[in-house]
Amino acid sequence: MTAAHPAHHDDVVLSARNLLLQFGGIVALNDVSIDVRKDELLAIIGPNGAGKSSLMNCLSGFYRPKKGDITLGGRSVRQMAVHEVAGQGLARTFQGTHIFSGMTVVENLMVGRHLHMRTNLAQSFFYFGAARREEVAHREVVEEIIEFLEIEAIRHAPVGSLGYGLRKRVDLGRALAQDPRILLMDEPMAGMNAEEKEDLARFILDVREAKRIPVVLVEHDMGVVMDLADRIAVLDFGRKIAEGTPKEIQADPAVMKAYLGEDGP
Ligand SMILES: Nc1ncnc2c1ncn2[C@@H]1O[C@H](COP(=O)(O)OP(=O)(O)OP(=O)(O)O)[C@@H](O)[C@H]1O
Repeated sequence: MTAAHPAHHDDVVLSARNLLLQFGGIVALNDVSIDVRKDELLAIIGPNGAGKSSLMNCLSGFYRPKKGDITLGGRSVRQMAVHEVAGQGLARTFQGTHIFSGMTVVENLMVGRHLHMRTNLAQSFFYFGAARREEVAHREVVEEIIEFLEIEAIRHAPVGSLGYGLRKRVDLGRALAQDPRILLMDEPMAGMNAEEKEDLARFILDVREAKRIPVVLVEHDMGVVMDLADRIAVLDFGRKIAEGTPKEIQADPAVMKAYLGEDGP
């Protein structure tokens, strides 16, 4: 039985229902629904312009869909400001790198902790001891992430001095420092060589397996997607045309048609 509104299962962390997003006459998302379950890596794929980035931007509260709803941990994202969505446990990495290149690795990760810092600058002036203790606690979390991502040797290096692969790893660290309940990654492998891809893939798998944080991944590299994903959702012209395991998706005629086009071989 297929229901238009499937029951909300306990293991669903993030849920989008019947999203409609338009840019003028362009329908970027048309009645798109997805569920992200606990402990899974869900990949979102589709040809150029299919709506993948639009969907990520809706999930993170950056775009407001015209219709539909998104719930994160049972709460509606629609009414939340972007920083509130982050406060509810959604972290994301972006295309390219969104880290501060003049700052060191540790400093960038501390920026990720900022969300959890209680004392602001004015308070820390008056309550120096409390602020100091809080900083030490955050530093411990950051050190744990540094160890997890195997970047101990570069912890004090300015991020701008690092190669692209390492910078992306620091960006992942910054997102993890938010202590997220779900992680969204938008084309993390773009611009990487094979070795860098392999490295990052290993850490993405560890995020799900060791840290038990579900991951939503938009990625063009099909090899990476088929290797990493537990499930795949396929978008084409703003619609979800398929959803299933990598095996099911590889055998789906509608997916092949979308990728090869009507005039494909
Ligand atoms: N800010 C915007 N203003 C106008 N149109 C937009 C905007 N963002 C996306 N679109 C349009 O919405 C559709 C979906 O775009 P989107 O970027 O979500 O696709 P995508 O699957 O991420 O593509 P790509 O793989 O090329 O990154 C496209 O037709 C695109 O031109």
